[in-house]
Amino acid sequence: MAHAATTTLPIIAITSGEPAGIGPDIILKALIEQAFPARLVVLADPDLLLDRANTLGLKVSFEHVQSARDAGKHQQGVIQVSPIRQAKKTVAGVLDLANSPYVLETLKQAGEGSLRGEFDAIVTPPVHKGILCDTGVHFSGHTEFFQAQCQSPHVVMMLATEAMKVALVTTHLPLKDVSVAITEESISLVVRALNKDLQIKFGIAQPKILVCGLNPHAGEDGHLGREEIDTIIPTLNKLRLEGIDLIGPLPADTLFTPKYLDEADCALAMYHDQGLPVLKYSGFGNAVNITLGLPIIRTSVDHGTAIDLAGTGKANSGSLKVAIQHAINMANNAKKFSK
Ligand SMILES: NC(=O)C1=CN([C@@H]2O[C@H](COP(=O)(O)OP(=O)(O)OC[C@H]3O[C@@H](n4cnc5c(N)ncnc54)[C@H](O)[C@@H]3O)[C@@H](O)[C@H]2O)C=CC1
Ligand SMILES: NCC(=O)COP(=O)(O)O
Repeated sequence: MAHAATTTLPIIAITSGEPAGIGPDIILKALIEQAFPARLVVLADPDLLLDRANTLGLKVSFEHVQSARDAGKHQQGVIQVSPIRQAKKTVAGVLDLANSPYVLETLKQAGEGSLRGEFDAIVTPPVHKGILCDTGVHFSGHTEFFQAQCQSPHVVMMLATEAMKVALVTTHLPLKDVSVAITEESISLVVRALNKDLQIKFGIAQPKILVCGLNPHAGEDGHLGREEIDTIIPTLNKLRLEGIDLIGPLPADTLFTPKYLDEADCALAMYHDQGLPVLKYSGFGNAVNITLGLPIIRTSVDHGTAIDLAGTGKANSGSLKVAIQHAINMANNAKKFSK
């Protein structure tokens, strides 16, 4: 049972991620290496964590929590686990379709617990989207999973480092489908949600948002594509009338330079691989992925499952630490806001 003095600390659910990947490794490392001012509950198979700790030679102890409210303040090296069982014992580095339902169950329980108010935030280590899809479910990302679970009309994927924030108009979409997904409606929903959450969750009174064009040179006056002229520019002009501070559309290759970035709070890219490579080049391993527009708080790491590193001890837990700390900060801010 949590001590009375700790009950004001936020309760953060941490899912295990893909069990054959580095999720278990980075959870163990992060929770040994850093003391977090929160009650942390890991939704995972305790045997998976114990096996991985043994493989990595890490000293750690486990406490089972039946209810999130029973969790105490995190202590380094003590992992509080809400048990969810895998179908099969995991071999580090070897994906197994049989455990995909386990992965989905950890996400389902984390989301449901958050919607019920049992968790103040969710932090998700990486899942392997391919192995989840191989079970026949359509899984394109946590972002879309929690959007569906929360029945949120629109969400925004934003990755952030100390130096830069990059949000996306479209998320996990094949490149051939991006152009038709860039509409007045999609841009407007994303820009409004982004502007609002930069104000509420990040305390930026009047966010300044840089917007990328879709085409090379932002379309070169229509000679290299018309999406800017037909859709992006008129939509941004309407959004400006709502008082939102937007710059652009700018050619993406020059937008990501200090001249522009230094003057703005966030860059908005039209698609995944337009914005995220820049962000990852600037801070891979220390960035956080935040889903905006949900009624719950969800943060994640900036990397994938790194199957090649599972169980080797080489996985860096930096991004998970940043993701946990962001979740704690956002949960504390949300509590202040709701008073
Ligand atoms: N939040 C999530 O659930 C995410 C999941 N993924 C999934 O991860 C899987 C693998 O994706 P990849 O494109 O191969 O990216 P990846 O990030 O797993 O690996 C790219 C490279 O970075 C290295 N790396 C990744 N994380 C590291 C860490 N913490 N410490 C040290 N080195 C690290 C890997 O060893 C590899 O060389 C895919 O199925 C993808 O969908 C990818 C990104 C985010
Ligand atoms: N590249 C970031 C990414 O794919 C994260 O996706 P999600 O699982 O957080 O939706």
